[in-house]
Amino acid sequence: MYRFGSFINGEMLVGGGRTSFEVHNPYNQELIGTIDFATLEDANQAVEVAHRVFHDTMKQLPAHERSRILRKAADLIESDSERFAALLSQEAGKPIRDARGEVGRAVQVLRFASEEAKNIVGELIPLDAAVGGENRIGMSKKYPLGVVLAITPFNFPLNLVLHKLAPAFAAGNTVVLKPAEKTPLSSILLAEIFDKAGLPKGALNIVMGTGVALGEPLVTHPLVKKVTFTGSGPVGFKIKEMAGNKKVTLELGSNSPNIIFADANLDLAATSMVKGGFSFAGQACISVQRIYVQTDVYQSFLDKFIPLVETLKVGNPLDETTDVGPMITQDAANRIEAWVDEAVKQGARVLTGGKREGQSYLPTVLVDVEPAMKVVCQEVFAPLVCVIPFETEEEVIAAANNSDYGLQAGVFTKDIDRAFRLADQLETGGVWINEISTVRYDHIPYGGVKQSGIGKEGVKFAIDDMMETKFIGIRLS
Ligand SMILES: NC(=O)c1ccc[n+]([C@@H]2O[C@H](COP(=O)([O-])OP(=O)(O)OC[C@H]3O[C@@H](n4cnc5c(N)ncnc54)[C@H](O)[C@@H]3O)[C@@H](O)[C@H]2O)c1
Ligand SMILES: O=C[C@H](O)CS(=O)(=O)O
Repeated sequence: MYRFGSFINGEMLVGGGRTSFEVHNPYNQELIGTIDFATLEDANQAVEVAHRVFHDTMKQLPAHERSRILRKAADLIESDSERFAALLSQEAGKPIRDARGEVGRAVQVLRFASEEAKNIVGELIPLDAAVGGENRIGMSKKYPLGVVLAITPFNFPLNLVLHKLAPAFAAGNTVVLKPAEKTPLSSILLAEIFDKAGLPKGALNIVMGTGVALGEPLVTHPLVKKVTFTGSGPVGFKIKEMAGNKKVTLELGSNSPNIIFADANLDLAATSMVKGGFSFAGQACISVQRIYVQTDVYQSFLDKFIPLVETLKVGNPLDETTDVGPMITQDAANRIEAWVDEAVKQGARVLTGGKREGQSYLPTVLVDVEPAMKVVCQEVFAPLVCVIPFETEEEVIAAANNSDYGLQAGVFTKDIDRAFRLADQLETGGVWINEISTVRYDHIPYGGVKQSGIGKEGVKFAIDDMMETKFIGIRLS
């Protein structure tokens, strides 16, 4: 059992009349930790410390030292990876094999950031390209911003936190992190890791609490220079409104389309869709949600897909053989149950699943759905996919783009010309060919369009968004 609090200027703030919050394992409700929430004074102190440490220490730290700290943090997590995986599995209800995958990715994110820290380059600008610019030298140079506020979701409590911390430190910024209150414990382990890796005290400050209580004071704090948020759309756009003229990155949700043409490798498509639709109970922003299948192969696809879905084992996330764990909360399980019931009343058919087992929802496949049903047009964020037939390329592009969201898409076809036509026309931040929307490597440019977000992550791209470019010019005599 853990008892923790906010982590500010290298100190853990526990007790002192602070409100406590219990963290339970979503599978069996076992109590796994207690977190003391930050007060408003704690939150302000976190920003002030981060501001001071930025000016006194962090912005002076040479690139090779920032790189060394990040590399060391990667090594430390790697050597303690089983402890991280077990904690992720317990606090998020993530199947242990997926939790190990998340830890492995987190190590890579730190290693990418370690390399990028040494490769932050400006440009020489040919000033004589402008009339009158002769006899001058121009260059651009990048500078860290100062205090970065990172607000993160419950579903990847280690890797998505590191997608903010690692680029911020690579760039020479300091951070105030407000992790999801449902999964705060892995952030505390991270604080230990960065401390051991030699990150200056006060460069990472973690503020525990709800977004409702702490969101506004943190986001509007005048010393915060950038807000980087991953989470749901309504919260993200509210943060953007509150942030005024601060820089903002928003990584939000989606209802990812995946398109299977008649010429596709159907076995590959079916096995990939199972992984992409049901891993971590569909609680990923790029989870496969809408599967469009060309009519000629619609039935053959279902004949391959449904038996594979039915082999998935729902159960205890700590069990090595579990494929699908629980939903994060009872409310989340109730919500998806209500959406499926509503879709069925409106004419949808359940081919498999459609039932609750405690806080788990069985892997579910719906057909005969309509574009206006919640299970199609909203983000399900649950182990549920809709399989939808289509006839022509034009029709499926229009259907896939008929969404408020646009994060990633998948297209399965052997026709390279068509693959590029789709890549050009799908309104998403990323398109995979012969791969599902759910795949993300941590160095790719990643981030959505429309209601799926603003800006890009992926270590190098996040670093860029966490720096200011300054022009420096010299007039030669
Ligand atoms: N695009 C991506 O990279 C990505 C990655 C993971 C999750 N997500 C999205 O996140 C959502 C699921 O995560 P969640 O349920 O934790 O999201 P959420 O929006 O409920 O919470 C995310 C974070 O925002 C905080 N928050 C809540 N209200 C706030 C407010 N008013 N001001 C400031 N902060 C506030 C929460 O405490 C939490 O730390 C899904 O929509 C999913 O698609 C997106
Ligand atoms: O939930 C959405 C995440 O961005 C998925 S991943 O952790 O980046 O793969």
